[in-house]
Amino acid sequence: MAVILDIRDLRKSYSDGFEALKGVDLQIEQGEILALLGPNGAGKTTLISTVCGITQATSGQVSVGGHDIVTAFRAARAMIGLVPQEINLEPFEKVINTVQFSRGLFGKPRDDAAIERILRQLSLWDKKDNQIRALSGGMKRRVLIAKALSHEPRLLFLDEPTAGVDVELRKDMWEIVQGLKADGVTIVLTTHYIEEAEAIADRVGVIAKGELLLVEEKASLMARMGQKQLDVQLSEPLETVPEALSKYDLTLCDAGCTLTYAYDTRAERTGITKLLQDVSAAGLVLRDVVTRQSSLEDIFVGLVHDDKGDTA
Ligand SMILES: Nc1ncnc2c1ncn2[C@@H]1O[C@H](COP(=O)(O)OP(=O)(O)OP(=O)(O)O)[C@@H](O)[C@H]1O
Repeated sequence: MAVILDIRDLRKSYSDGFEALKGVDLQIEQGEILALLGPNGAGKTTLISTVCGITQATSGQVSVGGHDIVTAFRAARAMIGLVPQEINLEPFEKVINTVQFSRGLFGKPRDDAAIERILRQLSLWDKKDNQIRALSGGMKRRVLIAKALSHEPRLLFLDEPTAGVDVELRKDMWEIVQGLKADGVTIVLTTHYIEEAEAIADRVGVIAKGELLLVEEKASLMARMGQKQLDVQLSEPLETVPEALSKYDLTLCDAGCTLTYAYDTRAERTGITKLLQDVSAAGLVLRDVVTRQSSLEDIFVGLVHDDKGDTA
């Protein structure tokens, strides 16, 4: 697959000296959906704004479809659609005019068939003559997407497309994104919602404090999510893991009162039964046994937390 977005050592310092991007490298292949996760202020919007030419990079290279975003700005920008976080529509304008106008901004000739196709794809065709102010919040978000698609870009950025929207609308949005992917559009979306990344992304990137901490296939992250943890809570605290249990990868925590055991839920044998038998045979008395599923959220929180620890 061809790389559609190539970001090399991208750095951005704002005029007050704040370093919002600290050398980001990222390659995105045509037709994939990448979800960029990160806490507030991580640099997600700065990254998107820089690629879209709204913000100027301090250093580094970015190309879109082989076009450098500085030396071939027009060609690069024409390939990009941007759905911003904020709803910034003209309330008295009709839906169809809003979308047609956006296409014109990119110097593309009028194409009624293309606009109709986009509006139909977003279930906006029967609302085409409505004024924006008469639309629901969900419909307004669809208009933002229609605007971003009006010049038929190949790479679409969605900056927190479902922030503050209800569950039903979020699911609609996910379907729209999948439909766009089926049409061959490459999608980068930023989100705070980990379940959103789980639901629709092919790859997941985690950004914190201007650094891309991880970019990984969702499937392999899911494999990590297969980890479960068994906490064996003991009646009496231990100082060390007993020799008889040394063959298990156990960690003693909670001031010696809990033995934790990580296992793969999809493995044929989890080893739990044997472990509990051996715990009992070692003369340990159980107070309780608790299992916990590690999730993408745990991975995310762990990564972001580690990062804070490193830089504090
Ligand atoms: N114009 C600016 N001048 C100075 N600092 C800025 C400017 N714009 C953004 N920042 C800072 O850069 C950092 C990254 O901001 P950015 O908006 O890219 O984060 P984000 O990951 O999109 O956050 P959120 O999830 O809250 O939207 C933040 O600390 C922010 O305060």
